[in-house]
Amino acid sequence: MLLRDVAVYYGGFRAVKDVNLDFGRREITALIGPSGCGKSTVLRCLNRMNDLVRGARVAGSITYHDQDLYGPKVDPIVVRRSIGMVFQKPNPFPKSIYDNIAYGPRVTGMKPGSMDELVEQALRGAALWDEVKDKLKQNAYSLSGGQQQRLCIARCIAVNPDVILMDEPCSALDPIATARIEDLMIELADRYTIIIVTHNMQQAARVADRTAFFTAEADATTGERTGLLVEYDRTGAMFHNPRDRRTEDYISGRFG
Ligand SMILES: Nc1ncnc2c1ncn2[C@@H]1O[C@H](COP(=O)(O)OP(=O)(O)OP(=O)(O)O)[C@@H](O)[C@H]1O
Repeated sequence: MLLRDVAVYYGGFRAVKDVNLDFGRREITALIGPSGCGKSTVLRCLNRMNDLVRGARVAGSITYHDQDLYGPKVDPIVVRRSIGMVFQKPNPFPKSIYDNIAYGPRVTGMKPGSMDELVEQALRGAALWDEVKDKLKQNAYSLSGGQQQRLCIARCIAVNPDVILMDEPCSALDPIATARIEDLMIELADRYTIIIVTHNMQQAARVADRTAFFTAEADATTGERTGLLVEYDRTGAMFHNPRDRRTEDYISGRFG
């Protein structure tokens, strides 16, 4: 997925500008930076989730499989199937564990050889099967927060996506549940492209192949704060040898 000179507006307010990124296939990319620099805004553009926000507008180009993601013939519902999203707070449906997974394949008209098998595969893929295999008919709300988040990941992979977007997926979880999700992300990157927004720099350092650092700067005349991409590199290089002073200040804790 390729972003060229992307800017995002909410009405007349430019939330983020100058975003040029080329996400690596089957890699994990972390978007980091201080609060309000536009990380979630950029993430939501990648599967046209911002279409659902009144007044939101994307300028520049986002190309996915050589196609303009915002082209007139592109159906955002189809986009969201191949570019899935996992949110900050686990948001399972108020249904059984089984039905949470089977829902997407059913509504999208997938014809799996066997739904039972598909459900098992998705739950195995999200490292949850062993914990839930004897209670598939139980309500998803009976699971712990970390299990619910893995269920949401299983629900996402059940419709066979290509890319998984994750918006601070561990921020509501304890360190043990966080570690499990991080391990899972690394496993999933064998099959999927993963883009994650995180506030946690250690998390970016642990899981991400590449990291994009954003910041927000105030316009000298209007005072309006707009996010921008400062630096994008392999995570090791970014953390050990940042090219931009603003990145260095942020990762060394001098700012943000
Ligand atoms: N729906 C919206 N309508 C109007 N402005 C918005 C909307 N969503 C975000 N913004 C604004 O866009 C800017 C970027 O917000 P965004 O949530 O993308 O930043 P972020 O880097 O993800 O922040 P955080 O780390 O706090 O989640 C902020 O100024 C925010 O107030």
